[in-house]
Amino acid sequence: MSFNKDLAKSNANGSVSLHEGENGFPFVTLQTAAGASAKIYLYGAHVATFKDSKGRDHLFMSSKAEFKQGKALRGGIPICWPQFGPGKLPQHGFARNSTWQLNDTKVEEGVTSATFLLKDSEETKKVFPHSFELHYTVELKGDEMNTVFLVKNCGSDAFDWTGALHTYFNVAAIDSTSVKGLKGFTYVDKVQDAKEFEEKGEDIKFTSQLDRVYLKGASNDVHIQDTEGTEKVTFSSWKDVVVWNPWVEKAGGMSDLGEGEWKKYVCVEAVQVSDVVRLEPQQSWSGTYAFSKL
Ligand SMILES: O=P(O)(O)OC[C@H]1O[C@@H](O)[C@H](O)[C@@H](O)[C@@H]1O
Repeated sequence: MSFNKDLAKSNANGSVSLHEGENGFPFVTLQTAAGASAKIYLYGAHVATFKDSKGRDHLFMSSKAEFKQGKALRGGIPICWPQFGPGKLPQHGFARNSTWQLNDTKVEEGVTSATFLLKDSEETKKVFPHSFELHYTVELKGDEMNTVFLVKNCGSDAFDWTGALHTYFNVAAIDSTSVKGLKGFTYVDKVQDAKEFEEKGEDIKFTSQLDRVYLKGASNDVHIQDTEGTEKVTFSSWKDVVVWNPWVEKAGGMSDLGEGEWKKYVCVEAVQVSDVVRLEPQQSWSGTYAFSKL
């Protein structure tokens, strides 16, 4: 994989630089003059780290993440598309296991960003016979990470998709973490036979495996509070929020997660699954998802 070197930039506002990483997996580094930074692999357009100007690392990355074609990276922000969860395609679709192109970069006052592009290929057509473009922009705006995810139908037939930005947030300890902002929303509980319940509490707490799809929950800001502070997560267009931690038993079966690392993260995901998105020819859908410390 060779980068378009013209997309590397550096000026008084920050920089975008291009590197070779583990097993030759290329990655992009965004850096702001104030000291925030991010590392994003072309494989999966996978954001692996986001550090703010105070040096706080917002994202969890597994110490055993496998840099191997066909395998999703564990941690950071995997992109699930065109299918969220299990179904006709492999779990969570193919976007997280595909190599994207770096398509555009910006280093300006107030924003340093990179845009990644994935288009249909012979490979994707075997499992998803449609013409599409995915444009994914990752922006550092001060101490906030903002993402813009755009899906375009470039073909002559309509297609349907579901998807997610499956973010793994660092927490000091999962058993003293609360997720707030989802009171009153209906959720599908994947650890209770996908039965539906209404969230009654202000705080979602973790005492065992928790795997829930909060339906239309993305209409609220969600806060993740641990002993070290609060992460604020905001959404537009994305409808649903998945909250997930595997806890000890399920984590034991995940070969790409280090010993005890399940205690160090919670996934709070921007998801589109309760309503399948149908895109007619030439139609687009876009959603934003952002997070920062309060
Ligand atoms: O191991 P994967 O394929 O990355 O999936 C991780 C988890 O992703 C979550 O979004 C699902 O709700 C969980 O059920 C699933 O276990």
